Amino acid sequence: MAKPVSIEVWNPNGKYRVISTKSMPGTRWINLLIQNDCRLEICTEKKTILSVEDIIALIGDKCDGVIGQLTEDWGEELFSALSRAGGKAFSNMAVGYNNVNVDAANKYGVAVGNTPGVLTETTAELAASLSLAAARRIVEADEFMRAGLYDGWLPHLFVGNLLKGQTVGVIGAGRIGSAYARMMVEGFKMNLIYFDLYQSTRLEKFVTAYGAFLKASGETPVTWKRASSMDEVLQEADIISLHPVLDKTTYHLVNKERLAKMKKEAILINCSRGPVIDEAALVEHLKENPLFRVGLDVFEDEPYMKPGLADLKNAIVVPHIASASKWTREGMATLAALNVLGKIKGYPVWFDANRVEPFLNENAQPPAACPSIVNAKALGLPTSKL
Ligand SMILES: NC(=O)c1ccc[n+]([C@@H]2O[C@H](COP(=O)([O-])OP(=O)(O)OC[C@H]3O[C@@H](n4cnc5c(N)ncnc54)[C@H](O)[C@@H]3O)[C@@H](O)[C@H]2O)c1
Ligand SMILES: O=C(O)[C@H](O)CO
Repeated sequence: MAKPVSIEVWNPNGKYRVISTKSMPGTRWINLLIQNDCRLEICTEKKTILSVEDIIALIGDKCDGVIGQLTEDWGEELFSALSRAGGKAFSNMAVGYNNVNVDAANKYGVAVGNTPGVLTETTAELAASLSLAAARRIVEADEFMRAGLYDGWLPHLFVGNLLKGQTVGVIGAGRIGSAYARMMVEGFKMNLIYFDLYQSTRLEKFVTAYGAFLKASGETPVTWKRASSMDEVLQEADIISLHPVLDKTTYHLVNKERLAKMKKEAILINCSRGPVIDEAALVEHLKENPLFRVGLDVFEDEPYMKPGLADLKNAIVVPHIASASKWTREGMATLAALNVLGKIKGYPVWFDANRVEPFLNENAQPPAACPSIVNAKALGLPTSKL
């Protein structure tokens, strides 16, 4: 028997029982659920990562839907427990859903929601921040100041890389990768090389137009190239930022051999998922190449880092905070709650998961739809015509 898990209850007499495995930012998501006849139970357990047993205890005998987190293992056990409790809806409070076994969800007829779009710019901004911090050695310099080591300006002190005119490489030019590419091209006049399974026509058009604008202003135009292989990006780029989904094809996409193909002074940024990089190989590469730098928001065995990483001055490490702006986190909570609520209410699935703005307008009622259900097709769910 799993031990009981502590909860906070909202609207105790609500008809539908919805669980949130964590407290989430903002109050709009709570209000939307309780105004729609949900009894909301928010888990208040102190431990950060809930086990499968904890979540089974939360689900109990009757549960209509669950809002969960990327740290949880949503597989056969949880979807069967949710289904036994009468549940038909789960949403990750995240765009990435590599923690979810979608086949298992399909088997039990549970809709799986995610939160695209609302975190695109926020996440890209953190990737850009890490890029700058690594290029200009900001963390090392900050530590140096705080240690009282600064005794006057010196020509060689913390010399880094100028971004202007260099090449930024993007692996996975989807929503976030494209937003990051635009920031680096427009903000720092970098040239772009990208690799994705699909062509990013909008991104190419943007760089072409910006290049023409610069040329017309008498400045050196920026350029773009769609690489035919990932290795081409690794060989040519000065900064490489990783933004693919994590799946079987992207596990250890950056390994020992591929690290060796990169420039000795290159910068590697990862705001996608930790296992996209072979982190042990990365630690060795950083040790052997002190001018190579990384900015990491995600780690292979979160919350842990591979041995040695924390000691390296050429690594900047932050704790998976890429989507952590107030507006974005509140919006993620809203989208996750509306995915679950929409399925409970029998609403259709929104016609375009890349255009979720109408759900985020605090001054209007959200559309009667689920913003983003990743297995809508597999479950044969209807699509909104709004
Ligand atoms: N660190 C964070 O806090 C944070 C925040 C948001 C998203 N993410 C991660 O970023 C990922 C991307 O989010 P998004 O909204 O941009 O998704 P997206 O689906 O718009 O973009 C992913 C892109 O990766 C491409 N891709 C897939 N396999 C590839 C491969 N083998 N090689 C090259 N490209 C490949 C896809 O074609 C797609 O264009 C999420 O799945 C999530 O894991 C992390
Ligand atoms: O996939 C995601 O959304 C992130 O990792 C957290 O924002």
